[in-house]
Amino acid sequence: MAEEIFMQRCLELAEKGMRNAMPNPGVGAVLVHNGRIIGEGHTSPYGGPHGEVNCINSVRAENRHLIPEATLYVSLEPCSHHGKTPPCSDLIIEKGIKNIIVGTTDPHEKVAGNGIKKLRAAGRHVQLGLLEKECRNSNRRFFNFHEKQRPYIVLKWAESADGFLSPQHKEEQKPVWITTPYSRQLVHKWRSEEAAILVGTQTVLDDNPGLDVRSWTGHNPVRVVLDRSGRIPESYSVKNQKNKTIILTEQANLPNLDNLFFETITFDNALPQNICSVLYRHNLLSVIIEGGRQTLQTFIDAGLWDEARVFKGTAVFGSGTKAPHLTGDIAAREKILNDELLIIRNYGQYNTI
Ligand SMILES: NC(=O)C1=CN([C@@H]2O[C@H](COP(=O)(O)OP(=O)(O)OC[C@H]3O[C@@H](n4cnc5c(N)ncnc54)[C@H](OP(=O)(O)O)[C@@H]3O)[C@@H](O)[C@H]2O)C=CC1
Ligand SMILES: Nc1c(N[C@@H]2O[C@H](COP(=O)(O)O)[C@@H](O)[C@H]2O)[nH]c(=O)[nH]c1=O
Ligand SMILES: [Zn+2]
Repeated sequence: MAEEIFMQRCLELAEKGMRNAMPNPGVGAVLVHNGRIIGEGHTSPYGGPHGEVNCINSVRAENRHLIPEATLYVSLEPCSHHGKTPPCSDLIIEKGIKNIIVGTTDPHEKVAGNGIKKLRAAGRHVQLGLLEKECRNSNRRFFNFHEKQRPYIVLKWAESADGFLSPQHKEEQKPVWITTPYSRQLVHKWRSEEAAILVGTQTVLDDNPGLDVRSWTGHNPVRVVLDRSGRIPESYSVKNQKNKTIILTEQANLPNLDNLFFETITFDNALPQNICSVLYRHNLLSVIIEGGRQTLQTFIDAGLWDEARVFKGTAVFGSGTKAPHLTGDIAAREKILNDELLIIRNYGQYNTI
């Protein structure tokens, strides 16, 4: 169906702007006149113009007179409020666009249907809900954040063929790699797509991880590290201040540094919920949790996760730190060289990943 193809194009465009737009949603828009796309755009990096504005501005001079007769397709409801930029619904009205096809409503409390109301009140025809599931899935981090008041949670680990995260004895203070460099590069791409990355104390002490994006180009996520009683020495990479880092601790009144922040939380009661509250307060839309077992299992047991990405390698350890125990629907399974990658989902409402 032609309409769906145009909304599909909006979703492709949305994807291009998604990560830089955070904590805003990534939105794609196309203007279609007589079956021909005359303009398209996606959300600019945070604080910049929204997808609809970029779409309208992209129309060539010789086509501008066609704008009022064109149909605007947009993956998320046009905004109705003054944020960092003026309301997109006002611009759509001002440009005389009569037909607007919207993928899904915006869950943000300041919009939540008001953009559509405003357009309809100005006499514009608004069709709502084209490829709705796909549009919600495209902005699943944003929807999750506003509907559940917590970040979207991706669990990730690599386990040996016999189900261990790491062997009993390690020679060096760095990870024992289970996966191939190709899988590890994919992990760096994943890191670049999320707002935050979290690991437990023992992982920091055993591996001294960088938790940054090195084998891919893109944003470094905010590092979030558990350190209940201050066991992590100053010399460790997570404290090097190269990237913004939040240390979650039970110690009180630790002074923040330029790029190193301390948040005091309770560990004994509702730890994963307490972690989510801090991430929510810091406006972090999503987090990838990369281990270790205890930390991952804590989130799994609380049911606080949205998808899991599990690599199975060919190494055999015999003993060591066991991989977490998780059950869920396997949404996808693929081979990356000799590694097997399983994607497991904990939700039904967002359609395909
Ligand atoms: N293959 C892979 O993908 C990965 C492998 N690893 C490996 O896993 C090993 C570490 O795993 P693991 O030992 O499970 O450690 P974690 O990294 O999960 O850290 C555990 C520590 O974090 C704090 N913590 C975590 N969860 C809780 C909780 N629910 N309540 C209270 N405190 C909590 C505690 O710190 P405290 O004791 O200070 O209170 C606890 O000792 C390492 O050897 C590492 O190499 C790690 C990540 C990924
Ligand atoms: N061993 C293992 C992983 N280990 C994870 O990667 C972290 C190291 O991050 P960095 O220092 O930034 O490279 C480490 O602490 C642990 O969380 N990951 C994988 O994809 N495959 C693997 O085989
Ligand atoms: Zn807008």
